[in-house]
Amino acid sequence: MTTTESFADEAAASPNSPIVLLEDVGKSYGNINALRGVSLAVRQGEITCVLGDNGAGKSTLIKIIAGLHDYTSGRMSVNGEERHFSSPRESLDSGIATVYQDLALAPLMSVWRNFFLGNEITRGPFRQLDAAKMKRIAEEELTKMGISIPDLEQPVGKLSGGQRQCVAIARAIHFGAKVLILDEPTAALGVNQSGVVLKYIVKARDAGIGVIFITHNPHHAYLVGNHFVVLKLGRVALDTHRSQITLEQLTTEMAGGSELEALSHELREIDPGRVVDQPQGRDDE
Ligand SMILES: Nc1ncnc2c1ncn2[C@@H]1O[C@H](COP(=O)(O)OP(=O)(O)OP(=O)(O)O)[C@@H](O)[C@H]1O
Repeated sequence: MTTTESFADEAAASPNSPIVLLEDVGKSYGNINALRGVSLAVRQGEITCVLGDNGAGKSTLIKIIAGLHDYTSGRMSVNGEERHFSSPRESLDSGIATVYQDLALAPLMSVWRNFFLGNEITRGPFRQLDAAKMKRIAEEELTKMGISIPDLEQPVGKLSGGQRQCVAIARAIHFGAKVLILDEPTAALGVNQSGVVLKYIVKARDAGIGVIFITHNPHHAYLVGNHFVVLKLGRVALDTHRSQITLEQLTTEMAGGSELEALSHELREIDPGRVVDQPQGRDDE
């Protein structure tokens, strides 16, 4: 993709037109260019995985879409309309929900209270909390997603990290998210819990949501993703669909790809006796 026009034309030509479209977006913090010329199309019913190493610009990208930062060049549109969000509320009101790794849940409050945090149901002229209704709806919604939490009265802080992510995903779906941004949802989890969260990411996709899955982990991305975007030093290094890439290629791309090869070559020149592509731990034998 070379020009903004061709990216937008191609995005619009697809039968499933993008709900969020970034064209040639840049973001600078003073003289640091955190993002340069980033184009990205997020479609409903697809999982778009954004991968990249530390400092690649992933957080900056989600902060722009989530309304925490404005971009400094290019164009972002939501449902075809150009947008510059000035607050997270504006992003949310446009149907974009963001679930951060350090979830904005109140750990001492019950699961059902957290489910409705900021969207409480009230009744009567004095707007009393309708606890029974909220509990019932929270239970129904979690069950619909296949999330089993036996006691919704327990503090959310007592749930496992995976369960907390799932509650946050179910909450976003219930409150009508059309786009769900997940910021490294599996980064702090073990294999089993990651599997549970990945399953709900697929359920969100199957509910018609456009999911943006931010991750360092190409294995997690490949298990669920339809579309892969790799950021490197603030630029898009790769933008491809699942049918066009294998897990091995994605892993190599994430591991540094050509940079690793160049490094391996340099190391050979410094230390010709060392076979750098031997498995670790074998070279001292
Ligand atoms: N508020 C800020 N002020 C100045 N520079 C920033 C700011 N936020 C990010 N940066 C810089 O922008 C670049 C991209 O950072 P960003 O946090 O978006 O990357 P990332 O891919 O999310 O990395 P990580 O996985 O480590 O969070 C980095 O060079 C970072 O130092």
